[in-house]
Amino acid sequence: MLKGKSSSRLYPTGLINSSIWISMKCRDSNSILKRTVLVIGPPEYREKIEPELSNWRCLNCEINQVEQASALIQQFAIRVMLVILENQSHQQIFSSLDYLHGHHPEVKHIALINDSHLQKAQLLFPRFFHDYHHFPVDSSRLEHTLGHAYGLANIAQSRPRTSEHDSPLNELVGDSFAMQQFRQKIQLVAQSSACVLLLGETGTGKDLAAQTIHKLSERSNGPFININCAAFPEHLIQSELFGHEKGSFTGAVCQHKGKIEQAHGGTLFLNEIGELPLQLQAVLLKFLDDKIVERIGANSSFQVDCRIIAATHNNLESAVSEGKFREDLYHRLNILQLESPPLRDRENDAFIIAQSHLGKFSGDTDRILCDEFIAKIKHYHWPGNIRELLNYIERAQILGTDELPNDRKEKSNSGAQRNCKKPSELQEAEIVRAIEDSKHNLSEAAKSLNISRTSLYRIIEKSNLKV
Ligand SMILES: Nc1ncnc2c1ncn2[C@@H]1O[C@H](COP(=O)(O)OP(=O)(O)OP(=O)(O)O)[C@@H](O)[C@H]1O
Repeated sequence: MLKGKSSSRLYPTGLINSSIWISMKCRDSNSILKRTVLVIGPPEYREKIEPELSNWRCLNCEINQVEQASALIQQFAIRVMLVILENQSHQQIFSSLDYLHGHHPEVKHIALINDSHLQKAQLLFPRFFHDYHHFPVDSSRLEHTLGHAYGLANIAQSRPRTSEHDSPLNELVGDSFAMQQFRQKIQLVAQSSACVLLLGETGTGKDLAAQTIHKLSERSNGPFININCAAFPEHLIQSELFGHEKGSFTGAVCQHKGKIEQAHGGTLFLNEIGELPLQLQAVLLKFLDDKIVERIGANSSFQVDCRIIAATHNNLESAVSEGKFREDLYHRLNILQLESPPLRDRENDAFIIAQSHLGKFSGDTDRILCDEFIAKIKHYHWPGNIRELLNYIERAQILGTDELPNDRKEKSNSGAQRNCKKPSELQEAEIVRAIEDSKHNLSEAAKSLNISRTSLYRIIEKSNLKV
């Protein structure tokens, strides 16, 4: 599944298969007046395409390193590129295009492919390509596409450059429609200071989304404080949130600043808000109304200015109707609501995320995702979402195995239900079995249950399990 590259390959900077760039020819003496297109690909294919580009000044070159392509783009003010996708590996194409796209976002890429490579190439389309054509090429259609792309690229070039590529939004990898919409909403929500309620299955990126909102907001220079409401026993959570004075209870050996206080001037992220005990819900509601904090055992109180983002994978409306969550608090938190989509609804995002994380885990970028591995990733249901995917990639790289957890290889709704249980729905026996299977490694057990480690600690404590 994960293959080492051949020693001659120039990843990560090598582009397509080639040696040092050797030729760059213009088609005729008037070519300088023509618009310019950069064609990249194996020589035999470039020769095929050249006659179709008679209205263009055609920079037909071989390129050894992607930086050289980048230099040509700058030197000749290239607006459009034709990329011939042949037998190159995904990893090679992906990393090269990612580089060029990152350095020259205005340039439009058009893919030329053989039908036999269509499926492979399709994975790359949404991210990198303005359009694609098949061999044999229909000249007039290609001419039309190039002209259109050129015009669009020119318009983009004339706009003031933004620092889009440094945006915190880029950490939320994925090009699916669902993900694009999610990012757009995050951008909108970040402009406001109102409470946000983040919903979504476990591992879909709620925590990451909360951090992104903070980074995009006017509070970004202030702290981002994260508290997992499921991680503390009931008697400690108030102190964690509001703080305490020295000697206010047994064990309070010194003054402690609560998370709310620590978030002054920034954002407080209340993760797993659905697990907050009822009594604390009332205290939190009061704080949301008056923004006043009183540490446990203190004689005075003070005002705190922080934005609240809460997240849960629980169905809070059901919790409200079951009397487990206060309705007034629900409405108070639910001013701006965002839902992070599950990975199975994100088209090719699993592949894109896997690809972008390949080198991160091993520190070795010398790896290639093969087609069977990609197919596995695409066909699996990912009940634990991105967390499960990242764990899988990490495990695959360390152990060299591509078995999916518990052999859950196919998309299946029943599988999703089985593995998407909320922490509160898990049976003690399931938890004990997971802990035993993981040889008492709680991180591993939490992974196999698709819950966070803190949720597992909380359950263990609540159920008084001996582990
Ligand atoms: N769009 C994304 N692109 C890349 N990595 C992501 C993306 N979304 C999430 N991740 C990564 O997936 C992992 C799980 O994400 P996160 O902890 O934000 O999920 P969550 O919804 O808050 O989970 P839980 O409900 O269990 O707390 C993290 O390592 C995070 O960095």
